[in-house]
Amino acid sequence: MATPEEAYKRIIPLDFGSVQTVPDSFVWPQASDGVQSGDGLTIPIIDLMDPNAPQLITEACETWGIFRLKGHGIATKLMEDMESECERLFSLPTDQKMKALRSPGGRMIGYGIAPIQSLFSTTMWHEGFTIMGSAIDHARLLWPNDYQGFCDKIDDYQKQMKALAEKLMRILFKALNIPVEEVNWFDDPTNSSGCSLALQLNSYPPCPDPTRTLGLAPHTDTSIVTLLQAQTSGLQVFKDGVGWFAVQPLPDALIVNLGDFTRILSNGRFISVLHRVVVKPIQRYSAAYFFRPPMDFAVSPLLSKDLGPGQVPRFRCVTAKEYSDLKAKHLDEAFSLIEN
Ligand SMILES: C=C1C[C@]23C[C@@]1(O)CC[C@H]2[C@@]12CCC[C@@](C)(C(=O)O1)[C@H]2[C@@H]3C(=O)O
Ligand SMILES: O=C(O)CCC(=O)C(=O)O
Ligand SMILES: [Fe+2]
Repeated sequence: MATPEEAYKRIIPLDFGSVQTVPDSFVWPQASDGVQSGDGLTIPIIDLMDPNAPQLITEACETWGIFRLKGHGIATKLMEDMESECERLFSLPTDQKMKALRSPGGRMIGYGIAPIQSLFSTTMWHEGFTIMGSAIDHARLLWPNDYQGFCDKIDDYQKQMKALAEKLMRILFKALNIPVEEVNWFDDPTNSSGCSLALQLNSYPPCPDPTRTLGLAPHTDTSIVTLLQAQTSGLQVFKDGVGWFAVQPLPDALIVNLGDFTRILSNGRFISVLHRVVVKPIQRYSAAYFFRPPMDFAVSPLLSKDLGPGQVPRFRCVTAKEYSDLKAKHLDEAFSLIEN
């Protein structure tokens, strides 16, 4: 059992600027597992302005659980600003970033290692900054005299991402025969128990030996849908029968992946895609917006008015909180614990 000091140390990212080699505690033997070039296979590219977009999105959700989205309406300038803010934040000196460190045992907000790190004994080549709602409290600690610009951009970004996520959710719910009117948090998926929407800024520092370590270990997201902005490659998804498969980012496109709540709501029809991040000799940033229901929302395949002929619910009903707690303890096993 780790002492409180040891537990606390484990939430502090490595001072990556000071290392010349990959320390043993960062070595993931699976990091260099073959990545398929995928003869003829490619992650779908969908234009939201295309009249067939709902149909194409539905197919992508059934076959991949991930797609690249163009025509999403998020301004290029806002996406560029977000990349610059990531750079501004993560290039701060380590002791400055440490002022905004996530508090151990507290809410999962602020600077620190990936929350899933606690489930792995090997460390990930990653540092992150998690925002739920306003970033002001942590931004003030990072830039005491100059935090407003960061907060304004974060607010604008979250507002636009939320609107886009709601648009996508309407498409998914329609495909699943879930009446949106019955989901009373639809226009405001926050509740008194706190905000459940989250923006995660990820930094994968330049790595001296990229084949030996991983930026993020394989995981699925605890979301309905995650909207990801990344300018450079590094994200890989696992496809049954194929293996690890690289997702190439496209200029101006967002990467949309489904999370576990959509797998439950769709009774397993839509894929909650397993993904991981490999690192490079160059710096990489990404911003992931997690669209999640409020924690007291009951997630169940039975929200659908039509499961399909002969279909029975594969998962029991769970609140978003109950599932998130299971996931935080059991990661991939969480599904088997709610299977009927
Ligand atoms: C909203 C959330 C999803 C997340 C846990 C969190 O509370 C905040 C960070 C998110 C993140 C980002 C990196 C990968 C991930 C698995 C993790 O460790 O933290 C996801 C979490 C998730 O989807 O479960
Ligand atoms: O950085 C990436 O490409 C993916 C990040 C991710 O999977 C996450 O934040 O959950
Ligand atoms: Fe993820």
